[in-house]
Amino acid sequence: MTRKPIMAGNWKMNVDHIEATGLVEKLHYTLVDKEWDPKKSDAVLCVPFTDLRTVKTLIDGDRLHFGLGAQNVSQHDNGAYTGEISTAMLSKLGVQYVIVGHSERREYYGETDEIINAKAKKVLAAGMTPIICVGEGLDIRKAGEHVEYTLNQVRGTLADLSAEQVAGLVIAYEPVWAIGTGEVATPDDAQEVCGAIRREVAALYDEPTAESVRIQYGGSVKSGNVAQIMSQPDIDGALVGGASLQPDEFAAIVRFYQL
Ligand SMILES: O=C(CO)COP(=O)(O)O
Repeated sequence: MTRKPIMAGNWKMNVDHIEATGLVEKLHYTLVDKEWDPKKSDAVLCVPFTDLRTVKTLIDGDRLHFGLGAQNVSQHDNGAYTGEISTAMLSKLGVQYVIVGHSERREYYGETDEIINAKAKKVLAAGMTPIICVGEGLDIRKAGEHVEYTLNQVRGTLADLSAEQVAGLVIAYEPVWAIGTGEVATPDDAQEVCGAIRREVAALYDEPTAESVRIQYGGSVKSGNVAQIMSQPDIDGALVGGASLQPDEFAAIVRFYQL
């Protein structure tokens, strides 16, 4: 079983829709220049809601090989939820991936495993792929409880999903202490948890499901450390924050196999 690497850029709350055009075009031309082979890796752009339409138009118009992703979604279908965006709205725009449960959503907006599980179910029901984020904070890591803590999040966020659904989704392991800090987990640290996540999926479901689910590492991924991280057996991609805003950097990350 070979899992196709998936490199996702999480722009977070950066880049307006005008700036998005320039960023996507620069990224595209850099990748063309460097002879990126889209068969070798998936590149996904998880952009702010207000950029989705613009980026989709660029992807369709210029036949760019980028997947389109959102960074959050409501767990409700429609109705009186002021300020929220539904899965139906996203799928109608051609969105393929939705990040759910990013640690920033957990920390600043009170998202629990139950809420994230509900969001993941809605994303799947709408025919899109959730990128489910898990990962421990520094205190948990220092206490040596990072594996069990993260697996608990995996169990909570995957609750009631079928083997078939889990086989097709993406789990992103993002240790909170490595996000935006420049402090990247060592390849061995990242592998320890990503390997444990895959074994947990095998225990909850079966071996084929565990072999199929794609597991990303996220946290200060750059062109200079991506190759080492990707050399680990259970790491199938990266969820990239800061470096995804720099076309040269993100292009290099997408082409990690040539570095
Ligand atoms: O949170 C992240 C991606 O979702 C990681 O962010 P950085 O790559 O900026 O550390």
